[in-house]
Amino acid sequence: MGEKDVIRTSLSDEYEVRDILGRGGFSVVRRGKNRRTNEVVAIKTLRRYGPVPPEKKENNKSSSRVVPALICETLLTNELLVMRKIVEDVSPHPNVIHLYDVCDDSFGVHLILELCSGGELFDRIVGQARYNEAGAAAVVRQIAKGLEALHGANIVHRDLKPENCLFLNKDENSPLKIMDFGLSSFEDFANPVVGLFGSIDYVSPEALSRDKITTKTDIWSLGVILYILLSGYPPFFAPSNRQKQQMILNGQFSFDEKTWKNISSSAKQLISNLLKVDPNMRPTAQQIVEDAWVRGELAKEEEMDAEIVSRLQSFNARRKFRAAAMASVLSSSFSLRSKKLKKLVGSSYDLKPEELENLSHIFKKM
Ligand SMILES: Nc1ncnc2c1ncn2[C@@H]1O[C@H](COP(=O)(O)OP(=O)(O)OP(=O)(O)O)[C@@H](O)[C@H]1O
Repeated sequence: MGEKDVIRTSLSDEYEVRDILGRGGFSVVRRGKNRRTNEVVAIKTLRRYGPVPPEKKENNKSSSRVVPALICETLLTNELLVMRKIVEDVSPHPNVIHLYDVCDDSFGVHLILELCSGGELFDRIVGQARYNEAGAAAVVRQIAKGLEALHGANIVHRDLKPENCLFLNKDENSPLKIMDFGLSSFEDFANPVVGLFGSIDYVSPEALSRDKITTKTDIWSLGVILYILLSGYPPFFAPSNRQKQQMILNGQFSFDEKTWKNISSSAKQLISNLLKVDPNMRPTAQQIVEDAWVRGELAKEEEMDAEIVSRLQSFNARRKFRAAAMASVLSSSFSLRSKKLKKLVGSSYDLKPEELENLSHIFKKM
């Protein structure tokens, strides 16, 4: 198909569906192959939950499950709309995931995407034999280039985090791709849920205070990613999410002497600019691409302290555990009825004892 077209067609007619590559809260991603061209692809299936079908209800009278149709439909429609805009106004771009095709059936919508086989951003970095500032700068440059193209099309990603950046292939110079546009303009969904599971690390002050979201929201998230890349821990760190939120709202972070003494001052200056509480004070993606440190001119070539890399490893392991837990919780329809789930995602919400028990059960299973 032409690169600018999005054709609706039947999945199994066109594609051979293979192994599972990963799971998101509302999606499963599988490897696939185009039957005509033999091209390997990633097939991201977004479930279209509806009310439980009548025949299922009859077979299982005790079931109290009501599937959150509204939320799934909204996320699905949102991701489709954003992907369509990307196809029209951004693709092809080396740093933004490319959508080839869309298939639609009663189960859901299948996005046929470029296959990224190079792994997640932090996975690759912690697995590298050599890691230095220049490597971190190259990562920031790629993300900023992707953001520049997206922001040029007025798309705000809104959920930029390391797990949404995948390398296209295993080559040392592989392009890094920004992906997962499920929350891109779905303002009220993201914060309460990520807050519940302690993963508000990348959320900007304006997203927390529900102010206007602009392209500068992604710039804040990039600032957080860069801080972690150079230190191995997040800039806003506190025992509770409430305290963390307060630190984010105040832009309260520091470069502690022990970790940051060997990091170049231009890198620290860039982070301070990206993490300005006032979005207007943050640079644009284009300005970041042009920054001398990001271009590699001021980035140090010396090996990063081993301690930073080992902290990044543990941070990455904890992050993966949280993400898996969240995907598991969101993708199972155990006892969160749709009304509760709507509350959960629409406002701050404390889990009830039985819900905590369910969560604990899932964690134990994992
Ligand atoms: N194009 C792709 N190529 C290879 N693997 C992919 C691709 N897209 C997604 N994946 C894998 O599938 C996993 C799930 O991706 P997906 O975008 O559905 O969800 P997520 O971002 O992890 O979670 P959520 O959508 O709930 O935020 C990813 O973590 C990644 O490992």
